[in-house]
Amino acid sequence: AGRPPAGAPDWLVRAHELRTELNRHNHNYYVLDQPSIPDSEYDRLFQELQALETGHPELLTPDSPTQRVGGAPLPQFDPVRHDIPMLSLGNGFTDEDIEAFDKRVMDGLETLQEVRYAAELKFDGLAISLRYENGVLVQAATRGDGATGENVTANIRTVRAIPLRLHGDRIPSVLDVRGEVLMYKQDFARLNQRQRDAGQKEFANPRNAAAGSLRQLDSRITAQRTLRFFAYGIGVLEGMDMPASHSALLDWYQELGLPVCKERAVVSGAAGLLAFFRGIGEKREALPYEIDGVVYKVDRLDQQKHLGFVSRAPRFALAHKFPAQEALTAVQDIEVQV
Ligand SMILES: CC(C)(C)c1nc(N2CCN(c3ncccn3)CC2)c2cc(C(N)=O)c(N)nc2n1
Repeated sequence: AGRPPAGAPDWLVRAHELRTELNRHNHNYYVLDQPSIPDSEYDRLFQELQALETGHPELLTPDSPTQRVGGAPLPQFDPVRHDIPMLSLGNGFTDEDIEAFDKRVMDGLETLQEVRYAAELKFDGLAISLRYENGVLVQAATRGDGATGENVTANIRTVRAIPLRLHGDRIPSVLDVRGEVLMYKQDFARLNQRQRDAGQKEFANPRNAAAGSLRQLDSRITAQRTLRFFAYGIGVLEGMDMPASHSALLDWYQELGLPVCKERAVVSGAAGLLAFFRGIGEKREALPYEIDGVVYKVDRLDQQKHLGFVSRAPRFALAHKFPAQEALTAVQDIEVQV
């Protein structure tokens, strides 16, 4: 991947080695949650690569980890049309809603057999689309109204959980990855502490903090916010066949080095959906990020196609939301103005 030709000068070889090693450490730390190097060592390698690139600007490749520090502020965000629209999701709240969803799906498929669903978390962040060409990240856009979003490529490059180049040998010519950018609860608490210390406005919740960080025109500010990403959908795919199911798609995404949440399962029928929902409900408080429910998707893609969409929302998918938590208004100890 971007390997220097035989007989290349040794600084070119060294730059490639550094890029590959730094991207691997990024992947281990931000995608696998398994740091493979002390931060001080990572910084040393990073600075060596930065020095090489400063001396040889032609070395600056789009997948270089030095591209993650953010550049000069943009005047505005350009619009990006999604070649394949980013849809919306129907909601369900009660067990009956879920049973009705399963029944509609079985009727739509004209089957008496239990349907297999891919069940996953509903992250409370913001939806984006990442375009990779020959495995290199070339563009990132927010969902916007589903048809047109904002070009946030410069900001997305600073998100260390998002690979600048895909791994492995099953890389398509064009791939649109859909997923959610979010902020972990701990990183949110640290950010608000920094905001308070700097006498700046705090964010109301991790979702607003993620959205605010991604809608920054100055990507150097975005680079200081620890944003995460989980992939959960696909738009354009060229140069390869679409995987046969949603669960196979996510397995393939993991091979490519994209972050996929491990809290997912393939379950059967309404009973399987409800069991998954209850299981996640018990884990919810302990999760490192906020979720506002789970999402069910008919797993087989041929069955998804057969079911199609109704007014932009797929018939094959449903979000099952948790009851809204009454606003936990912590009683702030009122500062006595002396
Ligand atoms: C690919 C499909 C359409 C089935 C789909 N669409 C989603 N969303 C659509 C509505 N979205 C939306 N956003 C803003 C305004 C209206 N709708 C936000 C993304 C999904 C969101 C999540 C999540 N949050 O974790 C998820 N695990 N899977 C999704 N899958």
